[in-house]
Amino acid sequence: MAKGRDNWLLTPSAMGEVDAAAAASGIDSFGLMEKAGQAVAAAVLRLFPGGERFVVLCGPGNNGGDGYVAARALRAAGAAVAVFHLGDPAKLKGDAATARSHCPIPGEPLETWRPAEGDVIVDAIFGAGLARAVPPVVADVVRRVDEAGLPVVAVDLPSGIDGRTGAVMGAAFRAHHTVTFMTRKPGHLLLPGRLYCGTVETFDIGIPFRLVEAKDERLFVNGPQEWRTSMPTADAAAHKFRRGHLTVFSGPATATGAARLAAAAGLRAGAGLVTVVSPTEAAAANAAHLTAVMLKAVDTESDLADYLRDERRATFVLGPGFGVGPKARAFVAALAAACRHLVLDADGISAFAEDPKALFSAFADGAPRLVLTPHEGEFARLFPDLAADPALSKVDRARQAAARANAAVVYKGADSVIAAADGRAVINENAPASLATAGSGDVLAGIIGGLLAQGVPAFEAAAAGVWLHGEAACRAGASLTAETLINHIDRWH
Ligand SMILES: NC(=O)C1=CN([C@@H]2O[C@H](COP(=O)(O)OP(=O)(O)OC[C@H]3O[C@@H](n4cnc5c(N)ncnc54)[C@H](O)[C@@H]3O)[C@@H](O)[C@H]2O)[C@@H](O)CC1
Ligand SMILES: Nc1ncnc2c1ncn2[C@@H]1O[C@H](COP(=O)(O)OP(=O)(O)O)[C@@H](O)[C@H]1O
Ligand SMILES: [K+]
Repeated sequence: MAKGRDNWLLTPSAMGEVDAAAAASGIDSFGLMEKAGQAVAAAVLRLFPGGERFVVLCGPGNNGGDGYVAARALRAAGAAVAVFHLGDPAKLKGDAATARSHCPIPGEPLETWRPAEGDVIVDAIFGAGLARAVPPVVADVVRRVDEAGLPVVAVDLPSGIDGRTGAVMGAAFRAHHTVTFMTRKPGHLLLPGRLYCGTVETFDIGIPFRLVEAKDERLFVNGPQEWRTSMPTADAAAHKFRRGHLTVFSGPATATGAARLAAAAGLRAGAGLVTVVSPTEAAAANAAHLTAVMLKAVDTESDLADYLRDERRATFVLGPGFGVGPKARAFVAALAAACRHLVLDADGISAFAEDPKALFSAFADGAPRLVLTPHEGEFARLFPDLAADPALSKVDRARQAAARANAAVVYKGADSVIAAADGRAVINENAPASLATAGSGDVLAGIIGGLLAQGVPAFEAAAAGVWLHGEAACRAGASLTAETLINHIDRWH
């Protein structure tokens, strides 16, 4: 993967190891804390120049240390500053103890803080080291800050947000702005954490980036740098057959629209030819609405076997509107046996709820040819144990699912995670909430199918598809429907 900095993600424990490696390499760790705290103070002054009192809440670890540095810097800038601490500050150790000793403002116990109009809260209670639910005194302060509607600037993470999973540990501040250091953490992007961070600023405190790169967790923010080199290149002489053939299975006569949405999206995404394969009884309904997309009647497994004789028909989407039942399972088995590439979505996923292993074993061999696109409910049908394990983050779940299925998994939502069978993963952040509309998932399945048809490998097609889907939604505007979304899909080149 290309190594940009804005797209880099590290879990809090990996970031802790980077901090330790920086110190071990001779870098002055208090100097890093000084830069972190100064960056927080600068952000606070920039965002709240008219703040009447800056209330710095300091915790028992290095996050609190950053808070003491910020409090000193804010005082030095002439602002009114108050410090409140969790626990006994005399027990602070290391850099945090040094930071407190340099801070000219005597702190008071956290439980004594009362909101005052004009307060701006600097939350330096817990960051990367949050290990369990916040204590009741912190939950109480969170509630009072919420009730008073006071603005919060969070240091590294809003206290209470787990930086690995994005989970709320008991209670968490709802920050207006978060200043984090070196890289973002998964909890800044995963829900619900993302909703608690406000705007996120990533400040370089001067740890050499090679130390960050040495901790490569194969987790990035989704963007072109992760898949650009795998995408089709512009080729004016491209013949339509060289741009690949995508086939989308239609459901019965009462459920044909979803397949047409996917087919139209696959064409926009660049597939050279797209065919909707339809039961005979639904062919008239499909024919009435298709022009550039071709139509073919396929009813039985034997019809499908005939259809598969043409090796150029290499890529398929099955699921949107298809119906849950033995036909879905039999068709998927036939596609797997014929070594085809498949995006399995919606009903195609649900059809395997009783026997997910049958799906996984059908695609177990070779380079991944399967892309699964479950939303939360569908994910739980195929991977009930992963969905139920509270220790797993959405990234962990998607990764383990991808390995189990030998597939690229798009675990959908506002924080879609795309994972590869080999452990790579990206978290998507460009999708607007307007995508929560009927049929947008069908469009996504079609885009991914269109990319697979052009020879893009499963993980890259899945990640690029999710990103192109998000970009199209941004262009389509707030009142998008699945139909208008399709018209805003841009081919990659
Ligand atoms: N070189 C470094 O190590 C740097 C670290 N930085 C800061 O250091 C932070 C990480 O520091 P720490 O590892 O000390 O972690 P934190 O300061 O986030 O918290 C750790 C402390 O909180 C306690 N704790 C955790 N969960 C608790 C809970 N639910 N209830 C009560 N106590 C709880 C722990 O026992 C520990 O004492 C980062 O978030 C960042 O703000 C920055 O100063 C930049 C440089
Ligand atoms: N609030 C949201 N913000 C951003 N993207 C969203 C949101 N809700 C849903 N999406 C995206 O919209 C698509 C919806 O797909 P899906 O749940 O299968 O719906 P449908 O079956 O109606 O097409 C997915 O790509 C999902 O990631
Ligand atoms: K914090």
